[in-house]
Parts: sequence; C-alpha cells; structure tokens
Amino acid sequence: MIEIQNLEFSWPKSTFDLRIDALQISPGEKLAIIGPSGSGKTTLLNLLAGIEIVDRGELKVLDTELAKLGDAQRRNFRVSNIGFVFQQFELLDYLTVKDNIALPFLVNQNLSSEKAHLGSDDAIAKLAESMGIGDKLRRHPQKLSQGEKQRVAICRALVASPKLILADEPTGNLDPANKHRTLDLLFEQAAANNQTLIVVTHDMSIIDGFDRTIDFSQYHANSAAEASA
Ligand SMILES: Nc1ncnc2c1ncn2[C@@H]1O[C@H](COP(=O)(O)OP(=O)(O)OP(=O)(O)O)[C@@H](O)[C@H]1O
Repeated sequence: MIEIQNLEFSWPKSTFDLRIDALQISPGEKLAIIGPSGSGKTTLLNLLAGIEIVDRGELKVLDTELAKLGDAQRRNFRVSNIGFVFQQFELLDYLTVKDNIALPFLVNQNLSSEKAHLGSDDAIAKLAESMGIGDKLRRHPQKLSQGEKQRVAICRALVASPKLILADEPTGNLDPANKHRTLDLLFEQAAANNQTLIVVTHDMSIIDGFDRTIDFSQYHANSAAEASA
C-alpha cells in the first residue's frame, strides 16, 4: 500500500530535515505514529497525501509514485483515494456541516457516480448520527465546539470510504466517551472496508488498538534510521 525508500524532505527556509530510509505500510494496516512535537509526523502525512512532494527518494502510495504526478493528477489521486483528518480540521465556514461532510462528493464528480449511495442524504445523516452530531447537520462550523468540529472532520474523511485514512490527532479535542466512539468508528470502518489507517497521536492510551506503532523520535533532527516493526 505504502512504500518509502530513502525519503528526504525539508521545508523551505527551515533547518528541519526529514529522512526515512525504509518504511512499508501494508493494505489494511492500522498504524499509530507517535513522537515529540516537531519531529515531522504531520509532514509525513502531508507527503503521503501528496500535499507536499519528497525532495529525494521514493514514496509510493497505492503503487503510485506521487512525485511523478502533476499537481492536478495528485489532487485527483488524493480526493479519490485518501480521507484526511487535519489537525486544524480545515472545515469550510460558508458550508453547513452536512455539506462539509459531503465535500468529497461536491469536488469529485467520479465519486458521485461510483459511490453515489455513500453521498446520499440518508448515508450522511447516518454517519453523522454515529458520531453524535446528527442534530448539527444544518449548522455552520463556526457555531460548533472544537470537539464537534473534529467529529465533522472525521465524518468528511470517512464518507467516501477511501482506501487510505490519514488522521492527525483525531481524538485531541474529544472527551473520553467521544474519543472511544471515534476510535471505534475508525477501526470498524477500516476493518469493514480493508482501509489502511494511519493516525498521528500524542495519546498513549489509544495505541494498544493499533497493529503497529512508529516512534518518530528516530527520524528527528536530521537522523536517518530504519523504521522498526
Ligand atoms: N509549512 C511549513 N513551512 C516551514 N516549516 C514547517 C512547515 N510545517 C512544519 N514545519 C516545520 O517542520 C518541522 C516538523 O513539523 P511537523 O508539523 O511535521 O511536526 P509534528 O511532529 O507533526 O509536530 P506536532 O506533534 O507538534 O504536531 C517543525 O520544525 C516545523 O516547524
């Protein structure tokens, strides 16, 4: 599913330098990424989503080398195959909660024909209900709490049943009940659809549920190291 060899990436005008010699992530794997603040966890998610491009080395997602795609192809690849829960949610305030959740269908015509049943009003209402925000569908994001916004962002990432789910601190703003509800939903959906799930977290209480944990301190501060299984 994901294959990384000799990856190098640095941000412009920054001394930060991410190097990963080798990392494979299997289809259907549930992977937790932990590590100190600033060690590059979000940067890796951005690279996996094709939002940023490696400087050197190979990064293949679903057998596709993202650096070889043009900007528009990479964007199409992302909206067709990847659900991303951003750390800052990235919800659109001018859209209702329902339309924020339905966004993948609004921006990708292919999804509307291939997976139309998932984008129906009923399917969106059911998904929102399962995350405890079924009564918020007509609201706009600025009227929601942080935890509610986070759950909208999770619904949006899951709605089109993507092959790869990338989630950056998806439980960071949630109370214990909603934290467990969210993890249950992520794990249930991933298992039912054989989705690969990669979650960045600082919450050590949730990592037992994952197949594998990678500690990013090994990649920190220009160090090159093998990922350990
Ligand atoms: N857009 C950017 N431009 C320049 N530097 C950036 C950018 N985004 C992140 N960085 C730098 O890259 C390094 C890694 O950041 P990143 O957000 O990947 O870390 P992280 O491990 O996810 O941290 P946290 O746990 O705090 O979210 C940091 O030094 C950060 O300042």
